[in-house]
Amino acid sequence: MSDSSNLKFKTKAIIVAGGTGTRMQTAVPKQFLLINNRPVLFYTIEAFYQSTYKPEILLVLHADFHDYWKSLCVEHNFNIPHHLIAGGETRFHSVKNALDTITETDSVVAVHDAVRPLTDKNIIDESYRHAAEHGNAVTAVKSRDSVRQVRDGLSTALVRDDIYLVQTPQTFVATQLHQAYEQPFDNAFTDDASVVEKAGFKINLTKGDYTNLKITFPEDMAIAQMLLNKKPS
Ligand SMILES: Nc1ccn([C@@H]2O[C@H](COP(=O)(O)OP(=O)(O)OP(=O)(O)O)[C@@H](O)[C@H]2O)c(=O)n1
Ligand SMILES: C[C@](O)(CO)[C@H](O)COP(=O)(O)O
Repeated sequence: MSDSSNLKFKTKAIIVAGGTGTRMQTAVPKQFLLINNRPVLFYTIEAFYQSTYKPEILLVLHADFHDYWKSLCVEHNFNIPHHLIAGGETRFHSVKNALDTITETDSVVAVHDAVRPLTDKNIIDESYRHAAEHGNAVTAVKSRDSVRQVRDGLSTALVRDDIYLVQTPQTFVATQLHQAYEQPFDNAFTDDASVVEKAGFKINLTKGDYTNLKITFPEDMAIAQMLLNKKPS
């Protein structure tokens, strides 16, 4: 593993924040909820800003929230440079909207959930490095629990050591991501890896972290707050 910050690629980060947070059930979408009086999105953008590879940041937000976001940035004096892009109907469409603005083929592009504010700098850096060398890098952790599959009412034990839980960032050379996102939308697309895999590319996993939490349900906010407060600044 190299420490060089010269990847021979331009680095981009697509931070997808175009969702409405139906499972969180809050008045404002979860990416705007406050932790220690700061929106979740600030922590996520800061994590990428701190990366060794200094990516250009593309923030995807539903068009109805652009003015709200700009007012939050002014109110909190949040000055990290980024481009605002309109969100789409699903996560797939939000990623595609951002990708359409990336014209440089010599780029390596990380896609990251806005609601994963705890991602460590080392995970982001390794994702860029690995993707630059091998074409893609998808962050994942091994399952810590036993796993069973249920089919037709019958549950069967799976081999736990074969099971990885997938996180973000998911990072790809731009040519792979562009080719993959030319495919029509499919409900089976749950992340970028599933889109790129369907386009015929082999997916590489890189090491994530159990603390790289995605805020999805109300109880996740308390866990995220506790983990953020424990994180060295
Ligand atoms: N049309 C969409 C849907 C989702 N996302 C983003 O994709 C990430 C992961 O999605 P999820 O956690 O499912 O967020 P929501 O779609 O907001 O939540 P829910 O499924 O509970 O409605 C989030 O950062 C979300 O904002 C997006 O950019 N555009
Ligand atoms: C992209 C993702 O976070 C990887 O684990 C996940 O697939 C998002 O799923 P969701 O159903 O949109 O929350």
